[in-house]
Amino acid sequence: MPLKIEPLTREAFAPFGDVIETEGAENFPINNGSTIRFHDLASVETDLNGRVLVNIFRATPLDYPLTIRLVERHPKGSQAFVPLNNRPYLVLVAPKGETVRPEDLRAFKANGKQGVNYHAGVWHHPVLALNEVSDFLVIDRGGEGANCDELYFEDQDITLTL
Ligand SMILES: NC(=O)N[C@@H](O)C(=O)O
Ligand code: NI
Repeated sequence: MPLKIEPLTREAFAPFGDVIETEGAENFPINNGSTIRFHDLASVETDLNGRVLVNIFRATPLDYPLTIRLVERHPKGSQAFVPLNNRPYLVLVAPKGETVRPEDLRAFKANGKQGVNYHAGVWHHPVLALNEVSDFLVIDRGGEGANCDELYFEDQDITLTL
């Protein structure tokens, strides 16, 4: 089953989390007018036993057409990816829940100026860089306890084609 790749927009991504971009964001001048603050772009979530981590992921592109074998979720916290090289990348998500059907999957192409923030429990494929090794600032939850559930698609022909 080939997945349709949609352009990433705040509205289309709303069931899965936040799009971190200046386009359409609330903003106001600060620092005596020398800076514009694009305000409150994403909801960073963590449980009481966790803390927020700031990381950099250096992602190597996978080979396409890509067969999708799994999605994962982080039940204890959100996870945000912000591209640092201004390069496009892919995002594959499915709604919260205990199961994921292939028809539940949504694929998006993010431009290099858009980050995403998966809300806690939202299923997603591990980061999908395109074309070149790409760095992402990643904000997620650290702390005690397992925080990465994986769900495998057995014998399902789910593919991402560029
Ligand atoms: N495992 C890990 O930290 N990375 C994944 O969560 C991911 O979404 O890429
Ligand atoms: Ni993740």
